[in-house]
Amino acid sequence: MNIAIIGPGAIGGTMAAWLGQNPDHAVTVCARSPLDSISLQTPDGTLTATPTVLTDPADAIPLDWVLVTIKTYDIASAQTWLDRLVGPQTRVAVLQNGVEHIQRFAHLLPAERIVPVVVDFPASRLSPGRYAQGLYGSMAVPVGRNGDDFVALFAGCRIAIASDADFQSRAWAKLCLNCAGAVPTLTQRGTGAVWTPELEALIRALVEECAAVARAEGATIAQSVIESVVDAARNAPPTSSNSMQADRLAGRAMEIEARNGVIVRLGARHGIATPMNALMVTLLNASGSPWVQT
Ligand SMILES: NC(=O)C1=CN([C@@H]2O[C@H](COP(=O)(O)OP(=O)(O)OC[C@H]3O[C@@H](n4cnc5c(N)ncnc54)[C@H](OP(=O)(O)O)[C@@H]3O)[C@@H](O)[C@H]2O)C=CC1
Ligand SMILES: CC(C)(CO)C(=O)C(=O)O
Repeated sequence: MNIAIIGPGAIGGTMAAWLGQNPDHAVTVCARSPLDSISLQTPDGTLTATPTVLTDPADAIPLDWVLVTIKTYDIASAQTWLDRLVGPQTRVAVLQNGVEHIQRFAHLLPAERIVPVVVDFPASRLSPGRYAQGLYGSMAVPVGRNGDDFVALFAGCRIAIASDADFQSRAWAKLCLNCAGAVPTLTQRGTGAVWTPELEALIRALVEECAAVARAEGATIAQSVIESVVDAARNAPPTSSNSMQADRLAGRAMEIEARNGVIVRLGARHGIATPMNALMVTLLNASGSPWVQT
């Protein structure tokens, strides 16, 4: 398969490393800056890969698959890549957080070619081309031909990649985790060492608001999902991080709308109050780079 990855960040680099292990794949990384090679620290050792690297969309041609691994606030800048990479047969997998993978790209591509992907493992970019994947974790796609074909790309990969018959619930369950990530993004430290009943109440309220909106949207969220997010926050070590925390630390834009704003927006549509997520949106917008509100 000919596969392009737009965005060689934490997730894009991780994907390039894993897909690069399959000699049947030709992997192209679409980047803003040149890269020599890819090196990924996994829980069991280091993977290396030498994909083709393009920095000019004019050099791209239509391929079988495009994996979009840019942040949600950068989607507009990916259009020039998509214009060149997407032909009549191309499928576009969106590896992003949130619950609006298809809606975000619907103005650029036919919906039936967009494959939403829930990514459930922590990864970080150590330096350009150098990445670390903390856990093998999992990825989920909707059932159907697109999902099956996406799963097949990763034959032999240690990440548990599978289609999920209730993808909507899977994506909302992930958002339950991500909405709570607003707290360490603001405090810039893992919550475990500073755990208090008040902090637990705040994190629980964020997740319960998300779960209520999820259920109104038609997703199934068990109480155990809420408890596992609260438990993870209670036990989070001081050095734990998340991708929005990394953005704030680096002075980049943040996925505020995709991770907390969406809960407020969809909650309003259902008449569900979401004051804690609204508070996070306000504080994150006030704390981040002043030129971006995403
Ligand atoms: N990191 C994680 O552990 C997880 C992240 N996610 C989600 O995955 C998505 C990606 O996150 P993550 O990998 O952490 O993000 P990163 O910020 O690490 O990487 C984003 C990459 O996109 C590149 N980029 C942006 N615009 C363009 C463009 N127009 N052309 C080419 N490259 C571009 C950036 O370029 P440059 O190098 O120039 O900055 C950067 O390399 C997000 O939605 C995130 O929420 C989901 C699960 C876990
Ligand atoms: C690491 C993980 C899985 C949970 O916070 C994540 O989704 C992120 O960092 O964006």
